[in-house]
Amino acid sequence: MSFSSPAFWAVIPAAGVGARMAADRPKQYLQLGGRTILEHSLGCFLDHPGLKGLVVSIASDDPFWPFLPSAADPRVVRVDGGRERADSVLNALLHLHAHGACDDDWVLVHDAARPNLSREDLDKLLGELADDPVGGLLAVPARDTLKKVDKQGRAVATIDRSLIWQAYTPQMFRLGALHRALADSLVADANITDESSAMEWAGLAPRLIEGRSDNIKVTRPEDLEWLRLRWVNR
Ligand SMILES: Nc1ccn([C@@H]2O[C@H](COP(=O)(O)OP(=O)(O)OP(=O)(O)O)[C@@H](O)[C@H]2O)c(=O)n1
Ligand SMILES: C[C@](O)(CO)[C@H](O)COP(=O)(O)O
Repeated sequence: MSFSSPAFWAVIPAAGVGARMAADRPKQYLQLGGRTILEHSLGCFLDHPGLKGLVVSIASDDPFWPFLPSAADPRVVRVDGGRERADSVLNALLHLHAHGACDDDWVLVHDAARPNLSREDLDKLLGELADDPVGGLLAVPARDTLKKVDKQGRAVATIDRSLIWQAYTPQMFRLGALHRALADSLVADANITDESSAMEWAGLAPRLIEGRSDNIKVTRPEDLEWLRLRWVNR
């Protein structure tokens, strides 16, 4: 199958503290196969010929970023992160708008903590959404039986999983529409955990593109243990 691939900007929110990982540094700076998680997450974009530029949101007091090889890449710009992930993404979009990017440009937002994005999935997302009026995201259908529980943690129902998917990144939208949706939904104090939820809040219906389930977000220590085992066996 061949896809036409549009040019795009990449935004990498990397200003989280990794509280659930509970490591000695933010999880994006932990090692995986001789490089930091963040370098892996940036790499898939920096290797792509369609990349116009990459904005990475970094906490203002972050001492690690300047020592990463990608910090010296002329295509990479650092902006300050914000309080929540959505604020960090918004800062990056503000930068793009202020530096000549157009409303119609595609922006791909990808978690710093997702180091296992494949080129195949990136091209699939770009190709399948190139002509989409809204945009969309990589996602995977729910694999296991899903339970609704009561406050005591006891199962009270089994949920129909046929319409349940897990949202992954990258998430791909037009710069102008995403900027408006994120800014307005934050002002309205909506619960925005990804770019798609901001677009949904704005009344739009992003398309889900099925990706590989191993494009996991490193959230807890066992996620990194699992990825390290995979890296050893590559
Ligand atoms: N204020 C924030 C919070 C999160 N992120 C980024 O958003 C991505 C996904 O967030 P998550 O897994 O929740 O990361 P953390 O916030 O670091 O983790 P935790 O919630 O466990 O503290 C990460 O790449 C993280 O660096 C960000 O840029 N700015
Ligand atoms: C954006 C995201 O990775 C989609 O799954 C996720 O929502 C961000 O992390 P969090 O754990 O929800 O804070």
